[in-house]
Amino acid sequence: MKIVLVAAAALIDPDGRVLLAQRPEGKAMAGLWEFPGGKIEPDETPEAALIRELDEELGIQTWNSCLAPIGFASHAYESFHLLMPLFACRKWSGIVQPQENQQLAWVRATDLRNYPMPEADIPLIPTLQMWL
Ligand SMILES: Nc1nc2c([nH]c(=O)n2[C@@H]2O[C@H](COP(=O)(O)OP(=O)(O)OP(=O)(O)O)[C@@H](O)[C@H]2O)c(=O)[nH]1
Repeated sequence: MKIVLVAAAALIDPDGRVLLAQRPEGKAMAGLWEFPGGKIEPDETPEAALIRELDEELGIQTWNSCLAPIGFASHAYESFHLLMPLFACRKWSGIVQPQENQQLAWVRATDLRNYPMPEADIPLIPTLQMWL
């Protein structure tokens, strides 16, 4: 089974809310809410991939020192196996704005279950709730 490496961020604001992004129509798992991030290119570290994706998707800049690993997803989808480290990030520069027309939501720990997420993400929720 092909292993796909994806780096994801739990951006946490001063009120303890986490940013979720809705997958757009036309993509696999459209409509589900996920952590911003994306595939790690062969020549990238997970942190570098995430810093690049956060700039591309949200228009913000952050740094290695602001990314704290809090857990990972290891999940068998039908056509690939996802391995996804999740980093908490509380410090960035710029203002979060969707760069790809995606819907964004700042979500409180207690409201997370109201946002349907990809299967791989479900086991990460209790870990994340401890960080919020
Ligand atoms: N960014 C992100 N991806 C996730 C999460 N959970 C999860 O299963 N994934 C899966 O990990 C992969 C992320 O890759 P991606 O965002 O770069 O790719 P994509 O599906 O948008 O397609 P692309 O190949 O057109 O870039 C997708 O298969 C996505 O469904 C999550 O919380 N955040």
